[in-house]
Amino acid sequence: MAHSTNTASDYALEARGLSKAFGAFNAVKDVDLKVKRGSIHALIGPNGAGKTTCFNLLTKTLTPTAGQVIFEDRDITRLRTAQVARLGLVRSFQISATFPHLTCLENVRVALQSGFDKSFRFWSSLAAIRPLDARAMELLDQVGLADRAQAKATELSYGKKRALEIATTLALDPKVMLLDEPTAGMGHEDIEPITDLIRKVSEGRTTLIVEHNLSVVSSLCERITVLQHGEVLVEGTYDDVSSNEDVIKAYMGGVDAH
Ligand SMILES: Nc1ncnc2c1ncn2[C@@H]1O[C@H](COP(=O)(O)OP(=O)(O)OP(=O)(O)O)[C@@H](O)[C@H]1O
Repeated sequence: MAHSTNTASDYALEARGLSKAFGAFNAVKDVDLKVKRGSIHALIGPNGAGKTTCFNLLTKTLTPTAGQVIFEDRDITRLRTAQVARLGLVRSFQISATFPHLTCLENVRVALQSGFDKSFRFWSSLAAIRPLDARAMELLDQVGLADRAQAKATELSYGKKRALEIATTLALDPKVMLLDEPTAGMGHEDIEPITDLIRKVSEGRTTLIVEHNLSVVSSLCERITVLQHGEVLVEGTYDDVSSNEDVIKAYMGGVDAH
C-alpha cells in the first residue's frame, strides 16, 4: 500500500474554527473546511454568505478574528500572502487590476520573477530576465495563449484575460491554487473553455474555487462547501448539496443560482 511521504494528513488546506468580525458584524463564523489533496473543492453560497471573506482569510489577505489556517499540516495563520505563496498556496491574480498594459509574456514573466526572487524585481535587466521567457512561453501555451504572447493584457477578451490570470498563477507553481470566481461576468462561449482549462491545470494540484455558476461547480468539483450567513451550512458532493433542503431554501432566499 502506498503511503504519503510528506505529510500525515490527506488534506492540503484546512480552516479550523475560522472567524472574521467587521466591528460587531460576524462575516465568517467558526468555519471548518478541509480541502482534500488533489481535489477541486468549491466554496459556494448565496450573496453575502461570506465566501470572499473566507477566501481572503485562507489566502492571508485578511487576518482572522479567531481560528487557524493549516496548509500542508503547517499553521500559516500568522504568515503573510507572499510568504504562503512561496510555500505553494497561491491565489489567482487579477490581471485587469495589475498590469493591463504589459504584454501577456511580460505578465507571466513578472509572475515568474516574483517566484524566483525574494524581492519583486520587476525592473531587472533584460539580460537577467530573458531566460524566463522560455518558461513563460510554455505557460502561455498551456493556457492556450501562445499566439497572443505579444498582445497587451488589456487587448484580450474577458475569457482570455482569465486564462492569462491562470498562467500567472501557475508561474508560482502552486501546490494549492485558489481561484476567486473564475467565470464571473463571462459569456456562455467562454465558460466551457475556462472550465476545461481549470480541470486541466488542476491535475497534480489541489484547487479551491469560489464560484457562482453551479453548472461549472457540478462539472469540476468533487466536494462542495455551502456557506450561509458566514457559517458552513453543509458539505458534500454536488448531488448531496443540490438535494439538501436547507441549501435549496438558502438559494431561493438569495436568488443566486444561475
Ligand atoms: N471590509 C468589510 N467591512 C464590513 N463588512 C464587510 C466587509 N467585507 C465584507 N463584509 C460583509 O460581510 C458579509 C459577507 O461578505 P462576502 O463578500 O464575504 O460575501 P460573499 O459570499 O462573497 O458575497 P457575494 O456572493 O455577494 O460576493 C457581507 O454582509 C458583507 O457586506
